[in-house]
Amino acid sequence: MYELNERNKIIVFTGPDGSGRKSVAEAVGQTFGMEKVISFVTRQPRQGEVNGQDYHFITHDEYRSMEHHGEFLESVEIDGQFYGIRGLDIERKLNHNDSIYLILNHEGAGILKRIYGDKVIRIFLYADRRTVEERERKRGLAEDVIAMHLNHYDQEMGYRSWCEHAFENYDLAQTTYEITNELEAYLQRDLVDKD
Ligand SMILES: Nc1nc2c(ncn2[C@@H]2O[C@H](COP(=O)(O)OP(=O)(O)O)[C@@H](O)[C@H]2O)c(=O)[nH]1
Ligand SMILES: Nc1ncnc2c1ncn2[C@@H]1O[C@H](COP(=O)(O)OP(=O)(O)O)[C@@H](O)[C@H]1O
Repeated sequence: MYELNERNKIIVFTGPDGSGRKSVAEAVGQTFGMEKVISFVTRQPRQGEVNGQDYHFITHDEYRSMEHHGEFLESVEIDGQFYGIRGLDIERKLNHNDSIYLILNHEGAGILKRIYGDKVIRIFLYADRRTVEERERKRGLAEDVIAMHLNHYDQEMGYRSWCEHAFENYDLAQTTYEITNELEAYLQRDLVDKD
């Protein structure tokens, strides 16, 4: 397995769907110049999702073949679809960057923590059930997808106490600011506060 150097950090954004992980992760990632590790997935792209940006969208056969060749560092099944992170992607990205980020459910976050220990910082984002439901509806997600996400809500919320840091996300700018401050202590980029 790839040996991480002392500056390498893996930031994992986790929490219930609709809590704002992607929005916050993108903003924080941009601030620190961190690269995202993109998952492979067998589900169909949703409207607006871009292959290679949101996910690597692949068929079940392609997924099985990658799995057979041992390419996945972690692989989970969620509601009949497969999601996985390719080990080589983590290695390559950490070769070029001190830190990387991922957006994972609680299983993925736990697996990475077990593999990489102190190098992994889990940022848990949350909002109440009604708020995430409203956000997902506003985002235009299909009702069956929203229902599946809400089915996972309690289990994902139960992961909060395992995470290094937790943030309630109601005001996106405020949440992003707080997380940036928290991560600055780990990443030490000497960011200048312009406000
Ligand atoms: N463990 C794991 N979880 C993932 C991976 N990629 C995405 N996820 C999470 O799995 C869930 C997938 O649900 P999905 O309906 O596709 O949500 P979305 O992609 O976040 O809109 C989300 O909570 C994702 O953040 C992965 O490679 N591994
Ligand atoms: N603090 C917030 N206030 C209002 N809407 C938000 C907030 N954070 C995220 N959103 C919106 O909620 C939806 C879900 O956010 P997203 O970042 O995709 O969440 P996740 O990745 O956790 O599923 C998106 O439409 C996003 O623009």
